[in-house]
Amino acid sequence: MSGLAIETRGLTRRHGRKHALDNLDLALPRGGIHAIVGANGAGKSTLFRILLGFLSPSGGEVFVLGRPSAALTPDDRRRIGFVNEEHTLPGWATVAAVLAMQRRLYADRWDARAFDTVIASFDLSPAQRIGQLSRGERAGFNLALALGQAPELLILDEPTLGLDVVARRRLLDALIEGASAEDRTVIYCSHQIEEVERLADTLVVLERGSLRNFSAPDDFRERITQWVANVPFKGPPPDAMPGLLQHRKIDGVHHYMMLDAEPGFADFLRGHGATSVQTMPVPLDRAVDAFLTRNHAGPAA
Ligand SMILES: Nc1ncnc2c1ncn2[C@@H]1O[C@H](COP(=O)(O)OP(=O)(O)OP(=O)(O)O)[C@@H](O)[C@H]1O
Repeated sequence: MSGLAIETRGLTRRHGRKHALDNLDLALPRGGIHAIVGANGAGKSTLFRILLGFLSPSGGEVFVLGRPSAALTPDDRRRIGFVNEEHTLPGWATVAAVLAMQRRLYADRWDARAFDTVIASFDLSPAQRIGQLSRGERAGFNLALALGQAPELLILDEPTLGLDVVARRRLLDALIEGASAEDRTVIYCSHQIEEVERLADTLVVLERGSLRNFSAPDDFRERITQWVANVPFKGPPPDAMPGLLQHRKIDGVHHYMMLDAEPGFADFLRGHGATSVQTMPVPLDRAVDAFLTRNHAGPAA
């Protein structure tokens, strides 16, 4: 059995001239929580849709739980849970009917405790129709159903969008518990970096369909440092500073956000006239922000 939950080799998906995924090589081990982050349009949902066999690649190979994604059997699919931000349950069906159907489908593995833990945060009545639920209630119900299925692989596309703080915290607790107790693999994409920081064992950063980081979140955070320097005038030219992510001048003081700063960077700044140089770590959300800002689409300068 492959030790990988997911493997892609040279995975490419084009839409016209646009590359949603561009020659992506990704290997996610079994077990643990893997977070995928990236700007809007980076290719996260496209990746998930290909993993689940909803979309075919333009090129490359994809393996899910050791099997090519296009050849997943019905039995393989029962081991995979998926929740997306659209929460696509039939609006006309009642909560009770959907729950009964899910319990029947997964009778051999139904985890009532996981379902009850998540659903307890929401005040749903069995007779309510899905279409009458609030956005957050629908999100919670979907997640509870997916966890009840006790999947070996759980793929979540922005699962906590619309949840209040308490429901969100309870859901994250349930995910962490499921991933450690059940030896489950969770692959999760979110723009909520504080969530990623709490949950993830691995931080995958996608940029324009390509892999830009694969490491523990802390290792990524440590690659990015902030430097505050008193440098007269303009300071060193940006093209002399490889790894420069952001530069701001505040009250005459230069603030540089650097990726993989060279060990001699402080001396480099002093060599350009800096009278004082301070360096400091940055929290994960600022590190991700600085990293993604560099190549983010934006108005022409
Ligand atoms: N059917 C399609 N036709 C044309 N372009 C598409 C189609 N589907 C996706 N794309 C493009 O592919 C790129 C990747 O889209 P995708 O939905 O995977 O991004 P994402 O990382 O999930 O973004 P977000 O964070 O906004 O949800 C985007 O530039 C999008 O415009």
